[in-house]
Amino acid sequence: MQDSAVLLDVCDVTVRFGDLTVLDAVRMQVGLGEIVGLIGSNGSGKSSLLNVASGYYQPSEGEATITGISISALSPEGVARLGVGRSFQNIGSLQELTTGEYMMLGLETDWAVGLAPALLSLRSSRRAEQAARETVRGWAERAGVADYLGVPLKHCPYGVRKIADIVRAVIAGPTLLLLDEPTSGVASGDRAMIADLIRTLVEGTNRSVVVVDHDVEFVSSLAGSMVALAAGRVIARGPTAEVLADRAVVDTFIGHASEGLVDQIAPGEQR
Ligand SMILES: Nc1ncnc2c1ncn2[C@@H]1O[C@H](COP(=O)(O)OP(=O)(O)OP(=O)(O)O)[C@@H](O)[C@H]1O
Repeated sequence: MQDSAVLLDVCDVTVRFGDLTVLDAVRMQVGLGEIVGLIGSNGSGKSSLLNVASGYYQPSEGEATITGISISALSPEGVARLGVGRSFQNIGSLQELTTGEYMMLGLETDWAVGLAPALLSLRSSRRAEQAARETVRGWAERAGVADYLGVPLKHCPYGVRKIADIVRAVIAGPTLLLLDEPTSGVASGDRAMIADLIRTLVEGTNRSVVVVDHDVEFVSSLAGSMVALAAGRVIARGPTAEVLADRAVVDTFIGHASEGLVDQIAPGEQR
């Protein structure tokens, strides 16, 4: 990959917590307009790598850059200002917001910098709020959650909260979107819709996505290339079909039962 085409460059990043090495000299590159899948078994370091890429974890060694700018010393807010968006496993007190209000945060460019001010500023302009509501309704209808727009997230099914968070992240239009297990807790019938939302962000743009998920078939349907982690180390990287066929990947976590997966799923295939 030409350097000019690299959006995220994780270069020999090691992360340690005390005696525990959670990432060990990890390299990963994400190109402009690329969807990269990050796969690995439980505890292999996937979320930690996303945390490095979004400024939540500082490398103990090595460096991560976005468009050549080092993010190693930046706060999560500083990394967000570079156009990096992410999904959240736990949205904490924001569950008080309705699904519609939460999705609207995605339209506030500085939302990650200050959530409460973001919401207040949205509310301060009725016309802007009306336009935002219409935009959000369109996305909610498309994502099948329009019935929940006025319902506080804390009263919504888990799958609806997850979809709301993905929509919020996608409509923010980040340059790089980091998605941590977007399908966990989501009905299997909604997975193709989530894949479509993610493709919408990328298609025809230079935007990029890193997607972590235990559903390897889901990741394969989206990602042109993959990185596989085991115990904090990269055990395979490259085009999706090659990684899925990699002996170490199959042996480590896909399992022999899935060896035919590569034949069944073409990378980037619509499901
Ligand atoms: N802040 C932290 N402090 C201490 N240990 C941590 C921290 N963050 C992650 N770890 C440890 O790092 C290892 C990798 O965790 P991580 O969540 O990155 O794995 P994962 O591949 O995302 O796992 P899963 O698929 O179960 O979500 C685990 O042993 C975890 O306990």
